[in-house]
Amino acid sequence: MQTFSWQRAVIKVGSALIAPDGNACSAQYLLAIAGFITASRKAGKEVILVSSGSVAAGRRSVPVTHQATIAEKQAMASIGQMQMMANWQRFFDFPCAQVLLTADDLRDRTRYVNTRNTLRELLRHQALPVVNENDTVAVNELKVGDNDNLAAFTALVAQADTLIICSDIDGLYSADPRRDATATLIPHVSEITAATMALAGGAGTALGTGGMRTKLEAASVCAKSGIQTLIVNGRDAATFDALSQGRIPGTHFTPQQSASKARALWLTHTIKTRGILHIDEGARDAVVSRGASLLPIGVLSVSGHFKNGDAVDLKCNDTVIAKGLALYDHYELHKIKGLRSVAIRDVLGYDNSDVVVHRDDMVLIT
Ligand SMILES: Nc1ncnc2c1ncn2[C@@H]1O[C@H](COP(=O)(O)OP(=O)(O)O)[C@@H](O)[C@H]1O
Ligand SMILES: N[C@@H](CCC(=O)OP(=O)(O)O)C(=O)O
Repeated sequence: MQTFSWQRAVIKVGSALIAPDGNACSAQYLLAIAGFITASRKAGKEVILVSSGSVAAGRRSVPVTHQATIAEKQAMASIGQMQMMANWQRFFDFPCAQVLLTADDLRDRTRYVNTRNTLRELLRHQALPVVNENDTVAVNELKVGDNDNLAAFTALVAQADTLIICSDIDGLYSADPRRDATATLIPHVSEITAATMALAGGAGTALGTGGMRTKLEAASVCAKSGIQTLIVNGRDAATFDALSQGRIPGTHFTPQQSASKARALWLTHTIKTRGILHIDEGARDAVVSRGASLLPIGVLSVSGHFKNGDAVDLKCNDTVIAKGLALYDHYELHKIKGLRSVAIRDVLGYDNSDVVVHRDDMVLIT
């Protein structure tokens, strides 16, 4: 069996595991998954859960004999989401935090940054973020549409290094094993090509949304961003014993480049800077030599008009030393420059963050 290592993972759990009888929440498969999450956190790793199952869980309370309408499904999701969250919470003695996202939260820069900050803060407070699509408000054009792709986007927003998709099947097979008895498990995929996509069939049960196709789409999004993906069988408790020991019991998709390299390339080449933070020499040394985030106290002056989440240059003595994403807009920065972080709240009335540019969102210009 192949081995792997990770530090921050998004774990996606599909409806087939949450509601295996197609109706209401069950603990049957979640116990082993929850045990793995708890053990991983104890080992100092960080976990974000993406959980499906709200529609399946709410189905009993909105009985229909016909194919459910969108409004009926939204009512099921609304009722089922509470049950799904409660179902998870009973396995943990730390708080589960509900995070409901729509496609717009990931497309819109400000909402993307806010989502990322919230996830970061939840992890910092040892909560377990439990993400689902906000089915109640998201009609088709606002939807990511399936939780495999939602999990991939969550991994990007959260800057995870690993996506683990727990399904009702051992991994990617050479064909849908429900239709082809000769199909064999593919343990490793180094590149997702059109030929790989062609192996994927639709969902295995009426509850599943995208089948293997959306799982491959998710793995492809992650691979391009330097995130490894695993597809594993969440019905088999042995899966989580193997994962705890750093072994891969299903299919492993290798990232095309390291996450930090992918992010550095994205920051360096894709994002246009909208302003400049002129910083003092102490801040420059902290950023360059100590790998620190930029604090407001090191900011001397601010130029340009930019929003929270826009890229800015960090300049010291007329030399650009780094580029990064600002956690405050230019207007806020004019007010908090030169201040200690504890004073941000007094001046602005709130604080998004103790730092002005987080280390994870910064690339040094050498
Ligand atoms: N090439 C393939 N390899 C493995 N499973 C496949 C493949 N093509 C289609 N599938 C189907 O995908 C299903 C898993 O997806 P889905 O039903 O959407 O589950 P989930 O709720 O976990 O997202 C499997 O049960 C299987 O029937
Ligand atoms: N947001 C929906 C899940 C959609 C979905 O992708 O389901 P699945 O294919 O089981 O992961 C719900 O909570 O029911």
